[in-house]
Amino acid sequence: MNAQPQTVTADGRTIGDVVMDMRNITLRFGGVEAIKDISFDIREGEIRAIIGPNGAGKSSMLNVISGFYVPQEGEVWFRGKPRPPMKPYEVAQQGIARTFQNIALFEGMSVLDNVMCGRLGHMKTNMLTQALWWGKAAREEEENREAVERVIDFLEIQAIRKTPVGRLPYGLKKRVELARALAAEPKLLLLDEPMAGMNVEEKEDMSRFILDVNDEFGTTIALIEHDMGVVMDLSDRVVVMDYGKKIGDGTPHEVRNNQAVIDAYLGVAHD
Ligand SMILES: Nc1ncnc2c1ncn2[C@@H]1O[C@H](COP(=O)(O)OP(=O)(O)OP(=O)(O)O)[C@@H](O)[C@H]1O
Repeated sequence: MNAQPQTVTADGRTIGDVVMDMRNITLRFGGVEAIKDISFDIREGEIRAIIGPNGAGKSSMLNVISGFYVPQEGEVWFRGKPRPPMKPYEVAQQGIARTFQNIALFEGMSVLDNVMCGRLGHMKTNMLTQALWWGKAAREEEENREAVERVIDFLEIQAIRKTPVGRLPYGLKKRVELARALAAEPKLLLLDEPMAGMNVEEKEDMSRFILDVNDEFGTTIALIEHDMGVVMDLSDRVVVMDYGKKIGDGTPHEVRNNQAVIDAYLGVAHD
């Protein structure tokens, strides 16, 4: 692993070693180069944002981080080793969970059952072992229930635990999706536009929950977001993308004062 000195942030949080190292990543869809030779890292315990205007390549980058897309060039290093292409269940086994830009929940199922789905990767017993070792299966069931209840309490969604997700307003659906991802007890949590479509109050709630998750569980968080203002308050470090290129990388203060970033957001013409 790339040993780095631990950093203590202004608010007393500790940022550790590099967990994920994106090295010269290029991703193409046919003739479209969605990501052009981008390198950056994500460190243990930090909140790392990827921002940029429409079509900048943020979702593509999140999909490379999650292992869903394999880049044509470059390497993804995870915990000190180059990471080979993986199946979705292998991604989950590595402690990576994510939410989606367009909420991906089972609308007809209750909040509780949706959150329980986040535990699937932790369920080891099958019907045969349940029949043979009933005690083990019961213990596992209890552990899963406890983990789910912890998350439901933490995200303050007790009152809607039996409500079918389809009946919930948008902001709460986003919170349930976060709950399902957290139920997996991830080490690295990927959030795809967690505030998209939210009103100011919902955005404030979501920001608080993201900070609390990071604080309480030490979860490393990488998120992508359109809204520059929101992420500046949340993040330790920010990568800025525009037209598939990295145009900025640093603390919110550094990024905010970066001329290339200011130009991209103001829509200044490119050479
Ligand atoms: N599956 C795909 N097939 C072809 N082109 C794609 C695909 N996904 C993304 N692209 C293209 O890659 C570029 C980057 O898209 P991407 O969705 O990663 O950007 P983004 O920054 O997440 O945009 P937005 O903020 O609008 O969601 C765009 O030109 C887009 O049209």
